[in-house]
Amino acid sequence: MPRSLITLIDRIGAPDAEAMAAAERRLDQLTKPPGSLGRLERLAVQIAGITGEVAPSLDNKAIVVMAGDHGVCEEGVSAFPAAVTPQMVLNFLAGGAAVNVMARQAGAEVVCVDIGVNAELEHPRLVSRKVRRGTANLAKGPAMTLEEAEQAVLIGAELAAELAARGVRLIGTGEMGIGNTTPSAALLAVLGGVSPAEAVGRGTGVDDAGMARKVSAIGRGIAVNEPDPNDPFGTLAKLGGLEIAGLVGVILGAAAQRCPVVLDGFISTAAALVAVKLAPACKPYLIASHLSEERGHARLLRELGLEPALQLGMRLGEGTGAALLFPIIDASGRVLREMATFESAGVSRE
Ligand SMILES: Cc1cc2ncn([C@H]3O[C@H](COP(=O)(O)O)[C@@H](O)[C@H]3O)c2cc1C
Ligand SMILES: O=C(O)c1cccnc1
Repeated sequence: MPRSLITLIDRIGAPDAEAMAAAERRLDQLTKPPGSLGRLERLAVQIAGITGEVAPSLDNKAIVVMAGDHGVCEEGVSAFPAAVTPQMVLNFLAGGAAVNVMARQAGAEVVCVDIGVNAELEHPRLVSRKVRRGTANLAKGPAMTLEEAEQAVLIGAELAAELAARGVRLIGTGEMGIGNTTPSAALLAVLGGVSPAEAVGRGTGVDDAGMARKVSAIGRGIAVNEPDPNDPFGTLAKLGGLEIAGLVGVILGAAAQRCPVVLDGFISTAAALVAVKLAPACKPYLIASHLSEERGHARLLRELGLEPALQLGMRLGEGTGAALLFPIIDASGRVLREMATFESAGVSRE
């Protein structure tokens, strides 16, 4: 692993056990049967541990949408043309994509990053951090060089630090990249020890022949690249994507800033698998928003030991599931801050 990543990972601290215990004590004094707010209570305790504050208000929120293209698209692995990636970036910047709608409802900003789109894009709100114009075809050789993968991870980590520096306290992961369910499945196959046939799903809606092309591309990619499951960084470079590497950086960088990270669907969770393999210490900072319909997602979450909060039959990505969980996370903080205690409300416990 590059030295720059070791430095980054070394900055990730352990959750604050005292703040967690204080949040638990407070929850048990509130006017409700103990534990009756279920997952909300566990979220509140987790966020106390992450931030070191018993009931922080996380008003300033962002969804980071990392965008990149994929050489593996030439294998016919997506139901849509690669041209959709830059077109959707413009849609994010115009505020018209699904993630924009959900982020507006949640009071979150959408930060759109060109980390590897195969087009020249310019826009005042676009964060332009292009490492290269799309990855190479992973079925034929490494998707990226080790240097490019390192650069992409560091871009994500720096962005998380920049967001934290301007007061953002909750970060959701999002992505756009036609073809990116294939590298995500490849990462699951190698790092999760799953066969390519079990790791792939329909993505944007490929038919059975498209699924077979995904399995074949991943199989050839593993044969030609010979990724080492014990080398998550090398595997990321060989089989990943620029936006996936960028999200690995966002996750590690947010954890280093004691900022909770809300994961979206299949692609975001594949990035989380790489991040946790690189730095097990980032795991307590992760919140799984939803269970995607994409087939490998349940397997990825199980591998990470994460329980998704929502199950809405969604399979879109972009950060939509993460944005939908934001209001629920807000509710968990409000419970701690605003609910009366048995004592203050004069409600008896026995
Ligand atoms: C219009 C449109 C908007 C999207 N927003 C997210 N994705 C999602 O679909 C892509 C992954 O699926 P596959 O691997 O099958 O290409 C990614 O861009 C993902 O973010 C979209 C896909 C399309 C077509
Ligand atoms: O779960 C996801 O993130 C997903 C699933 C299908 C297509 N794009 C994204």
